[in-house]
Amino acid sequence: MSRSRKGSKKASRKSSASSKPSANRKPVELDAEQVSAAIAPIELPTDELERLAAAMSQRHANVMRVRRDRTDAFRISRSDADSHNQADVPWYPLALAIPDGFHASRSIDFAAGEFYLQDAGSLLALAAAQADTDSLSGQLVCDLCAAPGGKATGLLEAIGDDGFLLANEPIRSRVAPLAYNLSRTGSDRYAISSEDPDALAEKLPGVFDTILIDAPCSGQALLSRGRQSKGAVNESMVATNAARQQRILAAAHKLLRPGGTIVYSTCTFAVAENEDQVDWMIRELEMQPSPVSTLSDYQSPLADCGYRVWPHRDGCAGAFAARLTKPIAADPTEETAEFSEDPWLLRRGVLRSEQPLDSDCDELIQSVLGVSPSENATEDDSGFFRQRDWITEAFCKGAPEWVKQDWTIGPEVAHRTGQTWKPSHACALRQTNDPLTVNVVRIELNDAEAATFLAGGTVPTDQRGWLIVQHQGRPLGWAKADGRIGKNHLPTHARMQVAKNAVQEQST
Ligand SMILES: C[S@@+](CC[C@H](N)C(=O)[O-])C[C@H]1O[C@@H](n2cnc3c(N)ncnc32)[C@H](O)[C@@H]1O
Repeated sequence: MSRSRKGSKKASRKSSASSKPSANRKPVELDAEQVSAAIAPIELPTDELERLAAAMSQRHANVMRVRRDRTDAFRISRSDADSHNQADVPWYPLALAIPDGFHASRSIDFAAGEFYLQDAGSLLALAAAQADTDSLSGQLVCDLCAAPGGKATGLLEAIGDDGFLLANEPIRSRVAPLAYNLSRTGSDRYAISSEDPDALAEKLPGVFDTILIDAPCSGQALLSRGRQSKGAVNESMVATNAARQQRILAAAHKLLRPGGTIVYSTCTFAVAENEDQVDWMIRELEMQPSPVSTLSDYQSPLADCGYRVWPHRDGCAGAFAARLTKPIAADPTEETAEFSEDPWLLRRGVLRSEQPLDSDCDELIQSVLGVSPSENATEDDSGFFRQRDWITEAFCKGAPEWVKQDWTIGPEVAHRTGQTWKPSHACALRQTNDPLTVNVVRIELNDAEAATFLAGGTVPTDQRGWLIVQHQGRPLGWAKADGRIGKNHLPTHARMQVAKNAVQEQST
């Protein structure tokens, strides 16, 4: 990576193209009185209320949450992480402000999944989950309200090579972007579900070590992006959301193992949706506050284990996050799914199919990936392929037994268009040492060739068949080659016009 980190100014002072409001979404403005009512009973001096009102209608620049295995390339060091105050996003040191002039969202780095672009406020929840440390490594984690994956992708990176993530999103139409974003991490240690939290809690009681509930809320922090109307501060809107949040929290409590951790977050300012929910969990669910020492600067005035970042103080849209644990001595008769106690098989190796795959799909997987999905499973093989009508998934070895149930969705490995099976984009993006794709032929592109490929163009190659196209060793997608050129198989949603400055930055 040639680009260096430029100083350590706060995110709020940086400018970038992604900070521009979209043409058709105007920020919604509130006056100080309306803001005061929205945050009551938290009281702020009048001049601060005015600054808050002004900052709430101002769009803040996104930041880059850099993929954990790429922090070296972006020159983020552990010492940055240890000295929070020096970091661009002090509550989440593994994030960087977008350097001036760098068109982050239209760079090859972005296409290669090097970073996720998000509001710095949304990193408060990841900070409360300690996703910037090794605390989640090896854990079984659930993101209960996961789409589009801004936090699920951070959790997936934080669980490492021996944890597992269930990313749940009840709204079906939001599952595809979630799946795409998860695949961009290169990890295969996840499954997706699309369940109402109550229904999920019936299926997996007492299973998870950590659960993130980034709850649907009145979204007052989204006013600055024009993604909410003034109705976001109506009492009835807040009350409706608070009631829904309690239902979700009760389900999360059932899903959590004794001793496990709940991280609750919203992007709203209303106390009824934030600190009051923390009180309710302590009172009604007997949860215990679990303060996060690195977040003490952001302590809520109303909850010991609750934290707030504010638009006028912290240069972001604003957010709330809290961390609580479920006591180990909870009701001993409480139901716990029996498979939660199974030892995990955490080995990696060749995957096998439990049921024979469609013969064309089987052939594709054998010829492109060089593995034989339909051979009999051996004792050591816990990872497996599964075929649905149109897609074949490949779950990682060591995935919990319950991923085999039909309500889960696994990392996609191949899909059918008409009668023809093709390798899936998600499969190309797997880490280059992933046993599933380690045998695939790869071709390396220079900056200009990569930009052409990302825009949907062909690639020069004397190879034949399915190839993974790479830039600086990072997979970008599939091409199918005939010995002269490789035809582009990037899905439409993964195509982009690389900005000129982003290419030039790479080559300097
Ligand atoms: C604030 S967004 C989550 C954003 C996501 N965590 C991220 O960082 O990208 C809340 C999500 O909850 C989902 N949702 C809506 N109703 C829900 C419910 N009853 N239970 C769980 N999730 C729900 C929404 O569809 C939405 O995707």
